[in-house]
Amino acid sequence: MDTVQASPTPSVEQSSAYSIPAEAHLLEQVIVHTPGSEMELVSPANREDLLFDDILFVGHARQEHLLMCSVFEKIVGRPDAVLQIKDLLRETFEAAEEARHAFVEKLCRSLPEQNLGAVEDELKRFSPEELQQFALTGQSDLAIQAQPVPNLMFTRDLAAVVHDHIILSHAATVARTRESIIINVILHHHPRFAPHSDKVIELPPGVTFEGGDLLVASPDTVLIGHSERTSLGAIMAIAHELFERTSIEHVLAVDLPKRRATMHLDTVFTFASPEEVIVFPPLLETHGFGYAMHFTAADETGRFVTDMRRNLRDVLDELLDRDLTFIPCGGTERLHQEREQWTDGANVFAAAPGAILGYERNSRTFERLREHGYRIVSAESFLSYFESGEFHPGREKVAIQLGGTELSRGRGGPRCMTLPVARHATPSGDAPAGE
Ligand SMILES: NC(=O)NCCC[C@H](N)C(=O)O
Repeated sequence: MDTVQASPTPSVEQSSAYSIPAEAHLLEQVIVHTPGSEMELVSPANREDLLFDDILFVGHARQEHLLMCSVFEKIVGRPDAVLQIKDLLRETFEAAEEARHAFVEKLCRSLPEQNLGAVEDELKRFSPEELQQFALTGQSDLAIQAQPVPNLMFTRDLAAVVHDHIILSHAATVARTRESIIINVILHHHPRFAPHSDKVIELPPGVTFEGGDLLVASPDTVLIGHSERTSLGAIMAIAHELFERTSIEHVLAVDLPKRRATMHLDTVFTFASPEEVIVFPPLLETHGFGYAMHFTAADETGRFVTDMRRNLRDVLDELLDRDLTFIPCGGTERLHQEREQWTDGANVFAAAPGAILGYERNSRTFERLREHGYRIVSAESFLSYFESGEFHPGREKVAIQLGGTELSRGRGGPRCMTLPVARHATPSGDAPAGE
């Protein structure tokens, strides 16, 4: 660890709450949710409806999550690097009655079958704390209860930031619908985000989109998984908005098998640095798995042209101004690729170029990272090494292993558990890690 070099000070001035010019740049601020009482409500009877394959030991899951947050704080090195969504929600509800009413109204309208409209007036009279608790757990003193939102820990899926805009999710499942409402009211009413509500992109009714499907490959190109969770209609609506409002010129819709194991694009493809992708190999190798539909803006009238591409690797080669190195999740054998993809080996989170976190259990993926020049270190030893000093993300690549034995049972990895709202672009002239 003694050869880690200092990185230059970020050069990008921020005028908005949001700023993601591309994946894997230096993290500045991230929204997370450390699992709490809502997770205690997952039971053998409701777990499938709640999209859980198992029941988590919540105390351990919390410790694992808090350890992950400490690593982010160390890497970013500023006190407000990690924002807990639970706190943002309470502050939103405290800020104005209007925010509480907006939340309750959206809730009653979006899930009419749950009959919450019957207690709408009572919900509107809840204190900020009571409403926050109800939002997370579905519990209160009222006669009607709702389901908890244990998937809130996968904050990635709630929205996606592209440059200075943020696209709100439209959850594909009832289990996650309330999460979309939670992020919606935070972005429109929290004092930190409300001044930037003109940067919020809301999708038309009827389409579905979850943030884990969107990756910003470069300042002019985004990839969006056409997955179990994100519809083609949503991708077209996003392309339309991004072409109109940002410098994005290319949207690649990546076709994924519509099944749980590949529920979002980031379950099979994540950037470890701007030049390195951890990939589940069938996405690149298997005909019919991972073809891409390329959308480009055609004219001022909001139309675009589409081009069907059979091979994702080729189209990325054409569109990106850099060569990508693909690091196989699980190594070379298909059996281990599948085992480690199942436990989110391809779902790493890059807190800085070449400073990544993944679950320790995906040992063959880490072995590959070591071969690509990464120093492998546990989260605990990373923190103890830098206990009294600053970590300077720089030219040395580090892959941090998070125990994650409980967290991984929720079927999401470190990228799924993070919603970065701001990153710094690497200053020009400075070669990013990985070169
Ligand atoms: N981006 C992601 O892949 N998120 C993981 C979400 C896991 C959650 N249990 C779900 O099924 O939605």
